Amino acid sequence: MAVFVADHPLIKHKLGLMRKHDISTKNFRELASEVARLLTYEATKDLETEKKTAQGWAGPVEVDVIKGKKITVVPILRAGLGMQDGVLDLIPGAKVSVVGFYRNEETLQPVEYYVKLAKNIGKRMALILDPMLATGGTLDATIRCLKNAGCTSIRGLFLVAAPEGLKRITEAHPDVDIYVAAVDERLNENGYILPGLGDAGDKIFGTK
Ligand SMILES: O=P(O)(O)OC[C@H]1O[C@H](OP(=O)(O)OP(=O)(O)O)[C@H](O)[C@@H]1O
Ligand SMILES: O=c1cc[nH]c(=O)[nH]1
Ligand SMILES: [Mg+2]
Repeated sequence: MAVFVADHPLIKHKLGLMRKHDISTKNFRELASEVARLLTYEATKDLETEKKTAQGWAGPVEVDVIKGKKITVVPILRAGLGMQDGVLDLIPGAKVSVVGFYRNEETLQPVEYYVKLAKNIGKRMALILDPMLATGGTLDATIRCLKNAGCTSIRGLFLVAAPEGLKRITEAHPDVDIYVAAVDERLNENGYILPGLGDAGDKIFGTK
């Protein structure tokens, strides 16, 4: 498994803005989408291309087209929806597979409440979207759900990860690649990432 930690100044700057305690819902939502767009650029850098001939304005011209597996984005409800628009800006033809989990506040275990996957998901590369990778329980459950459906090519895009969650996923799913804007210090006693962003779902949806 490869863990890619973004080093781009735009990503760092935008994530810094997201950490401010008094950020508005509007700004948080916009920045989540912008950082997701930039992470998508990084996460698709190694996609294979092939040469095709197109009819250009001055006759036949050789062009590059993306080859290989088609993509499905997999936003984890709710907070992952805040990254979806940014990703689809760059991959507008991607199918969307929705996976719904919430984390039980006492046990921190993920509870599944909705799954609707793209047709032929086994033939697609899955790009999981979630702003937060904390204990890794939600991501582990999502990866298992995708693998059970036949998916063999899985990548995940996150805004902030905790070292604890990254370790868990690295060990359980060495075949999954992770792209993250920042790896923070640790989890607190309630399973929140420090310094982190707070509750990303509440900030994107304005529910607190
Ligand atoms: O790594 P974990 O410890 O499993 O925690 C991470 C999960 O917690 C948050 O979702 P939450 O349960 O708050 O649901 P929400 O998106 O509806 O707010 C977050 O968006 C992740 O899905
Ligand atoms: O820090 C955290 C951990 C889980 N979910 C969040 O939204 N934030
Ligand atoms: Mg939440």
